[in-house]
Amino acid sequence: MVTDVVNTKDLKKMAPVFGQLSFDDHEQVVFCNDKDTGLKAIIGIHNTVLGPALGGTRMWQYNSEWDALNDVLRLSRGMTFKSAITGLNLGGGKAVIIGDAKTQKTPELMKRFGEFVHSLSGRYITAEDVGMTTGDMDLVRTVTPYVTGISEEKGGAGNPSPITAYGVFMGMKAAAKYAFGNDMLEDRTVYVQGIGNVGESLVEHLSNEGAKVYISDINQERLEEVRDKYSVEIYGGNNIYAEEMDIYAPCALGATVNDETINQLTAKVIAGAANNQLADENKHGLILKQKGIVYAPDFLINAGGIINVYAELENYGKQEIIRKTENIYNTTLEILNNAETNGVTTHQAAFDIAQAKIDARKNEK
Ligand SMILES: NC(=O)c1ccc[n+]([C@@H]2O[C@H](COP(=O)([O-])OP(=O)(O)OC[C@H]3O[C@@H](n4cnc5c(N)ncnc54)[C@H](O)[C@@H]3O)[C@@H](O)[C@H]2O)c1
Repeated sequence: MVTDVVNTKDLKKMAPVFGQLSFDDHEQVVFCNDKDTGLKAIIGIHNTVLGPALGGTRMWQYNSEWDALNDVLRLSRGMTFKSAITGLNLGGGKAVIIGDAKTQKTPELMKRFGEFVHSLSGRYITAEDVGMTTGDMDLVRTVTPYVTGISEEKGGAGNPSPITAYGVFMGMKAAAKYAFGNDMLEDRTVYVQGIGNVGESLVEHLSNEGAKVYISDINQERLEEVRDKYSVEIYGGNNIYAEEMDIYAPCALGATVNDETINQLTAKVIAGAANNQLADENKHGLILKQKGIVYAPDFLINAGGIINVYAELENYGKQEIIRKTENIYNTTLEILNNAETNGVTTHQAAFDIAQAKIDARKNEK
C-alpha cells in the first residue's frame, strides 16, 4: 500500500489528533495492534474524574482507520456524560476493534484485546457493544478483571440489551408525555430503525402497549423473524425519515439526524437507543428545537445498559437495576422541562447537568 508522505509542518497544520473536534480533551487514546491475531483496536479514555472509564467494545468493519478513531472518540466522550447524568461513579471510555465480527472475531483475538485492557490497570473497563456478546466478555474475563457484561452463568449481570431497551422505552414514554400530554403509546406510530439486540426488545415493549410499530433493518432475515414474533409491520419504503410518524426510534448506528435527514423528519418525538444520534449536537439539536421535535437525549435514555453492567462492580441486584432504569422516565421529563425553561436544546440541558456533576467532583478533589 502506498501512503502519502506528509511533512511535519503540514501535519501540524492538519492537527490530526488533538486538534480534532471529536478529540475533545480525551485523557488517553490507546492503539492496540497484534500481528498474530490480526487485532487492530483503539481504546478511548475520555474522562476519569467520576471513576474508571467504562464503556463497551464495538467491532465494526470501518471504511477507514480514521472512521474508527472518530467513532471511538465520539462514543467514549458520550459515555462520560451518560454515566454522569445517570449518577454513576464512572468515567467515559469505549473501544473499537476494526474488523468484521462475523468472520474475523476469534477467541485468540478477544483474549489479546483483553490483555491490552489489562495493561491499563483498570483505568478502562470494557463491556459489550455492537458486534460483541456476553460470551466474548467471558473470554476477556479469563485474562483481566477489568470487564463487565459477563454472562449470568459466570456471575455477571448478563446481556445489557433488554435493560437498555427498557430504559429507552421509559425515556420514550416521558418524551411522549411532554409532547402529547399523555405517556400511553397505544396507537402512536413508531418507526424503529435497527432491530438488533436493543431494537427487538424495544419493539416487544411497544407492541405490548399497542403502538403501531414499523421496523426497518438492513438484515432481511431479522426483519422477518421479528415481524413473526410481534404485532409489527416491516417498513417497505426507501426513505424512513420522510414518513409520517409520531416517534422515530433510531436503534442502529449513530448520526442519522444529519444535514440530509433533518429537514425531512416529520416525527414529533425522537427517542432511540443509538449512541450519538445527532451528527452535530449543537447544530442539529437547535434545528430540532426550532422544528418543535422533542428529542430525548440518547446518552440519557440509553443508559440502562451501563446501569446493568455497573451492578457487577457495585454488587447490586436486578431490582435495583430496574429501579434505576425506570428513573430514566423522571430524569427525561425533568430535562425536557429544564430545556424549555432555560431556552436551550434538550441535548444541551442534559449535557449541562452532566458537566456540572463532573466539575463539582473535580473541585472537591
Ligand atoms: N446493547 C446495549 O445495551 C446498548 C446500550 C447503549 C447503546 N446502544 C446502542 O444502540 C444501538 C443498537 O445496539 P444493539 O446492541 O441492538 O446492536 P445490534 O448490532 O444488535 O443491532 C443493530 C441493528 O441495526 C441494524 N442496522 C445497521 N445499519 C442499519 C441501517 N443503516 N438501517 C437499519 N438498520 C441497520 C443491524 O442490522 C442490526 O440488526 C447501537 O448504536 C449501540 O451503540 C446499545
